[in-house]
Amino acid sequence: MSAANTAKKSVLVAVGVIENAQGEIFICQRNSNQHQANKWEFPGGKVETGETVAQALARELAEEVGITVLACEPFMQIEHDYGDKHVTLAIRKVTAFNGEPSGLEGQPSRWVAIRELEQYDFPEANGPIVEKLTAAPGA
Ligand SMILES: Nc1nc2c([nH]c(=O)n2[C@@H]2O[C@H](COP(=O)(O)OP(=O)(O)OP(=O)(O)O)[C@@H](O)[C@H]2O)c(=O)[nH]1
Ligand SMILES: [Mg+2]
Repeated sequence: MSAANTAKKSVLVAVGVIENAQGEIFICQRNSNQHQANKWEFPGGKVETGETVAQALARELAEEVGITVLACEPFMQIEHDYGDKHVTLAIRKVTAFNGEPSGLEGQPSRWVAIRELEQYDFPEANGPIVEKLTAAPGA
């Protein structure tokens, strides 16, 4: 294979920053046999063939935390190379939803005040997300 073809394929991931009326953010803990095991994350998952990011986000948040997304807005996009895996995180702020999120796959989960997010161990790629949330007015 030529050098030009050796670039790793990036996995596109739809990620939801779910915010409640108190300005808290909903986070989940990854399980011990997943990539980035035991780290805390913003719920979401891989975009499947034929899906838009918004469709993937709605499906993943229904499956993983049991909410119906009513409104979301672009938040940021992050490219990160873990060495074993290259990911593109397409992050949306979920501003309106139906239901109360919980860890439907048995994963620990909780609402956290923005200023407390820094106390959690997130995957390396998530650094800029936590920084942007923390820097926003009202955080
Ligand atoms: N959901 C989510 N994934 C993240 C975050 N940060 C981050 O680096 N990732 C990476 O994105 C990749 C895909 O996410 P995922 O494992 O949730 O995908 P999925 O729900 O489709 O899972 P599956 O493979 O168990 O079916 C993983 O390699 C994960 O480590 C994050 O905040 N949330
Ligand atoms: Mg997932």
